[in-house]
Amino acid sequence: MNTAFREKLKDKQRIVIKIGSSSLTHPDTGYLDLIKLEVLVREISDLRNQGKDVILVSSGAIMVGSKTMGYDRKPSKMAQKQACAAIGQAKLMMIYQKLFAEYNQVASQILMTKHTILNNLNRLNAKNTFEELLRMGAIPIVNENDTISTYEIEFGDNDTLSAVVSAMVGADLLILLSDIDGLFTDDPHKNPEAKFIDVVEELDEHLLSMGKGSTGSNVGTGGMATKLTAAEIASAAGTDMIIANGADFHVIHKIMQGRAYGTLFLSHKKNDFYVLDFLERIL
Ligand SMILES: Nc1ncnc2c1ncn2[C@@H]1O[C@H](COP(=O)(O)OP(=O)(O)O)[C@@H](O)[C@H]1O
Ligand SMILES: N[C@@H](CCC(=O)OP(=O)(O)O)C(=O)O
Repeated sequence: MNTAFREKLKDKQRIVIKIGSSSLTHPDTGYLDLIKLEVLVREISDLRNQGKDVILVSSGAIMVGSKTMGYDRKPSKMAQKQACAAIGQAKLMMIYQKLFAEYNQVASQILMTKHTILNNLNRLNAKNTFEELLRMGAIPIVNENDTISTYEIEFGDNDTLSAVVSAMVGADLLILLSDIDGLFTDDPHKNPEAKFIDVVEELDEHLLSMGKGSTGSNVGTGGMATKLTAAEIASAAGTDMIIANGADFHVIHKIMQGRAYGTLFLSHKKNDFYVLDFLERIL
């Protein structure tokens, strides 16, 4: 293991943290895990207290709304999903506002669609809003605007969205917290021989193919494929990325201390035109 790469994580100043639905809810019931949420909010508040900028990309709107309305799982019909997202997003934000207020932090909400990125004026407005919120010391909490997102304008997964946000705000670190320790040579749930990968110095075709076709768990959306797309975007934008296990959110300060948690993807910054062109091709 190369400890020098990890040491550099201590100096990261602008951090985007993405939490999947599976990391926010109890696996057996699907209801919110409030004790975990408290730890998440404490960890982020402590990063703020260290003077770092933090943006949280939180999934969970559809899951929380579905449970609120008594569904066992996420509904499959678009209108039902969107209605559940409307209910769940408001509920999620209410809980985040309450928990962050306990640590004297201000939580704010930004909901995005593909248009936010692909339309020049929308992109500029969103970037200015992020910058102003961070300057004010608020914590932007981001999700896809699921209630209005139709197929043409939806990201569909928050892994890609979190990388897009990282590129937009010039984050120097993106942390994706998932239901797995990081990237393996194959899906460990299907292949017990799969080996854990500590650091990815270069994203090559072989690596990108490792997560291809992966669609994630019942609760999650994207699987490893969307996390590798996120790694491509983040790398080009100059954002190092970590995929780590969100089973225990204390992992956040352990990562920031440079300890060996998760898979670290090192960035190779390209110019802004390259990033925008890449996004236009994949979004
Ligand atoms: N090469 C791989 N390495 C690690 N996990 C993989 C790989 N390929 C597929 N997966 C699957 O991706 C899942 C994580 O994605 P997902 O269910 O979308 O989680 P989340 O909701 O936390 O983002 C893992 O539980 C694992 O089964
Ligand atoms: N925007 C959706 C989540 C989409 C998503 O990427 O979910 P996940 O795979 O759990 O991170 C929601 O809030 O329910």
